[in-house]
Amino acid sequence: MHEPLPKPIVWTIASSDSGGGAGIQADLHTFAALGCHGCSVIAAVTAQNSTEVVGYETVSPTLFVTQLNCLLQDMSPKVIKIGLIPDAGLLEQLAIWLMQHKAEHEFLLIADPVLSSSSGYNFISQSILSIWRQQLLPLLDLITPNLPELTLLSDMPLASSNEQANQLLQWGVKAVLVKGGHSAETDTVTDNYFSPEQHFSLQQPRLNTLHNHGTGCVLSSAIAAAYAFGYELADSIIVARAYLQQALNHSYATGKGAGCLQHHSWPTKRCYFPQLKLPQDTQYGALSFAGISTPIGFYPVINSVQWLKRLLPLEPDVIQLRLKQGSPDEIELQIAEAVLLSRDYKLRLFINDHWQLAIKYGAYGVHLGQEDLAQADLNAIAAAGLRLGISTHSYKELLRAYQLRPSYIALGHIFATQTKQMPSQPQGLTRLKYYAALCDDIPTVAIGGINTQRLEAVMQCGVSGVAVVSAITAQAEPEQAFLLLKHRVEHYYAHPA
Ligand SMILES: Cc1ncc(COP(=O)(O)OP(=O)(O)O)c(N)n1
Ligand SMILES: Cc1nc(C(=O)O)sc1CCOP(=O)(O)O
Repeated sequence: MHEPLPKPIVWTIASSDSGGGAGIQADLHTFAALGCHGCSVIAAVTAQNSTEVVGYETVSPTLFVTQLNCLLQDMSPKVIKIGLIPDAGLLEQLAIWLMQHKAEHEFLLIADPVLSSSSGYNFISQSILSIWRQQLLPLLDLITPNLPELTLLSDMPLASSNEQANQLLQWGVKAVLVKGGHSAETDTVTDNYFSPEQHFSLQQPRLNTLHNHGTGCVLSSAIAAAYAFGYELADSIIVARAYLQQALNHSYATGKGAGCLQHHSWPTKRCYFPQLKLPQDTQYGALSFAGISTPIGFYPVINSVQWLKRLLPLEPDVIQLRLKQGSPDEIELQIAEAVLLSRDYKLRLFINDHWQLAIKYGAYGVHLGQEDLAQADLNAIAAAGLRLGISTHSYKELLRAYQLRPSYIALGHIFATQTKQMPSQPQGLTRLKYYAALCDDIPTVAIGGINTQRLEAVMQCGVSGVAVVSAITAQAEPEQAFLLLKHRVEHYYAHPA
């Protein structure tokens, strides 16, 4: 018997919902559904059903801190989610406890500031609000208020939600996700993320269901769970938004009032994922890039025309020329020559980065990274009939690329690579599978650390192409390596496992 993989530990510090749809119960459901081990620190027990909160009682301060200390001794969390703490004394005690332990234990701290129930029960007082503002916000990595909670917390009733979120940032929270469920938008819901480094919005169709009890709890818990698996915060929010949409789509009645969400597992269907809106992408209208004639399959990436000349006799079908050295004149000469050669050999040649030269000489396509997208004229590439490939390394980059409808999307880096210094972590095969599933109508190419041993496992993740550099160019016998890889890829796609 093999040891099961350890589950990341996530805590919820919140209150019990006797109706089972929100609070601690919803948090633990969410952690479990997403593959984490959930621990709970209960602040209060509420008596509620699907129509009303009838009352609540808080636990004693001693029992509250005993829960925290006992868990910390043995089950240190990767992430803590804070929910309803309807008592100023407990909230202050929590702030002090977090201040004492956060630095040493390095957990991420997310709070869903439940200030009233969706059925209208009020849990706040002026002292609770002051503790949130002065003691908790400076400790938090993320807060996820809805619009009424944001107005209350910011104490700026007449300001815009952007200004209100900025006020929270000034009080010390590292990031704010403003949930748009209470906005006047009728067909969509838009959540807005603010941090000093970035702003983005996530938009989804509004699901008009009465059975939406516990949505805030589920969203923040899902963010915590995804983060515990090593996703960046922006990606954790995207996964959580998809998890929530999936759960809302299958929500069900429990009593006479608002019913509960149906917890599923990790979201993989594109229909549950939000539209990503980035300030820098607003200039693009509907883009339409030429498609890839036959699946990409085996995709060598090389760094000179010399390599191209060496590989051409082996009849490559697709190649990328990725020139990183040389003066502008040298680069132009190489691209001009490479495009001419590609025509002679009926090779589909992609040019990395140098999109103007790719257009000028009529290459088959262009490959761009995320940073290149800001400088490139995507309309010109599309108008010239060139194919476009875009690099991605996360859910956020993937959503961005997907919305531009390129000819293919590259998913990297899958394994550690010596070829390029990467700012991101290797994505691994599980993520590759998730990402490939989201791109069911755009071809995908995996890249990064792929070699003959890893090839089959990569293709099994559902990509339609495999890009390699060192598996050819760093081999003692590059031609043999090329032929073996090409044969294996062609064989796999002809007879998929
Ligand atoms: C197929 C494929 N995928 C990813 C990359 C990386 O492109 P980019 O992000 O533009 O980085 P550089 O190649 O410029 O370092 C690629 N070239 N090809
Ligand atoms: C050029 C490049 N781009 C990557 C990305 O993830 O965007 S990984 C990578 C290098 C791939 O080289 P090798 O096959 O030798 O690991």
